[in-house]
Amino acid sequence: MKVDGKHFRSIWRERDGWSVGAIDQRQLPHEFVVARLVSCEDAVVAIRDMLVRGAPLIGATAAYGMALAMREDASDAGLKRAYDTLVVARPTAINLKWALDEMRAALAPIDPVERAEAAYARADEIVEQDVEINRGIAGNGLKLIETIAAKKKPGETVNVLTHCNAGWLATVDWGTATAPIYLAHERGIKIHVWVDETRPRNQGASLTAWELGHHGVPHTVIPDNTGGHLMQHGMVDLAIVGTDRVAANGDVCNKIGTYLKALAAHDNGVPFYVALPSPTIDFAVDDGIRDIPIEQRSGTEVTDMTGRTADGRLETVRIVPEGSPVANYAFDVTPARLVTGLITERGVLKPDRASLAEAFPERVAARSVP
Ligand SMILES: CSC[C@H]1O[C@H](OP(=O)(O)O)[C@H](O)[C@@H]1O
Repeated sequence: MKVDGKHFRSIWRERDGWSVGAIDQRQLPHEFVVARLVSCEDAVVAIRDMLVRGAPLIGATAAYGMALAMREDASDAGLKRAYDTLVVARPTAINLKWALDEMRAALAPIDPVERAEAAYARADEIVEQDVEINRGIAGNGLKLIETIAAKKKPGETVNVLTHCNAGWLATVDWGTATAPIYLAHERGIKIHVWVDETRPRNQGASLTAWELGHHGVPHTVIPDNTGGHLMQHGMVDLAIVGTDRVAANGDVCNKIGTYLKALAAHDNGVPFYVALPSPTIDFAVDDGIRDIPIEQRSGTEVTDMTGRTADGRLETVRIVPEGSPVANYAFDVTPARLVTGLITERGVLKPDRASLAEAFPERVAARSVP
């Protein structure tokens, strides 16, 4: 999307034709830094250390990581090594494995001398497919926003709450949860976004607020615990969040705290939507709460905070007593019963197995391939 009028994507193949550019999201909102990935290991570190993050972007980065790996060693052993090191970079977003499976399917059958070129071509396709899918999510989600806007008095605003960052920074472009928001904004609908700061890494405060602000979308950053109060007082018309993995039964895995937002929405009759591209559906998982692996990250993400001092320096401070144990679960799973609908590129679906399978039969069939 736009950063002060200039169009950006979150990741791209550089003009040299082989290295990969990516916005270093660890530096936002304070500094806009572009990283250059030149090896498969760079891609592994970028995913693991969250230089790039967000399920679809993790997949895109892994796809280019595989292409970088094929430049290094296109043998069968090199292909296996690249797959095995990339696939464990982070455990929860299924898009990582989806993208690597797509790359392996394209590369394994062909002559190693052809693999590097074929890998970049397939990675480019995955990147462009993400953008097209998100445009589809935008159009399908827009209808929900338009329906709410039509019931408003002239000049009234549609208030959307979102959690974490499922914006263009979490994908290649447009985002998932934010895609309908950007499209509504561009169509002239008065829209405002309540942005959960999203402790402990503050993807909402640091990333969602940054991208909405630079695209000109009205928004307000709120502490994570505020959403329920706003819903009780009629200040939220709908919630739209992203997801890292949707189980076949419609359970939704997303950033920690999403489940609590869904409970508050259910209690207050606020529609709770989840936006996702079809690669985020994992038909191999029948029960999300039981089966989706929840990443636990370093406790320093909880004990420490980084910010800009009054004189412009970036500093990290500790906010938890030395010696206090810390738990840092990065995701939780919202049961399908709390989800109003799944906004996909093929429409807004009920969060259940039959609806997912009917909309994406090719992905159910893929599950049966070992
Ligand atoms: C469109 S996927 C966005 C999804 O990914 C985020 O997790 P992380 O920042 O740890 O990669 C969060 O769960 C977002 O909803």
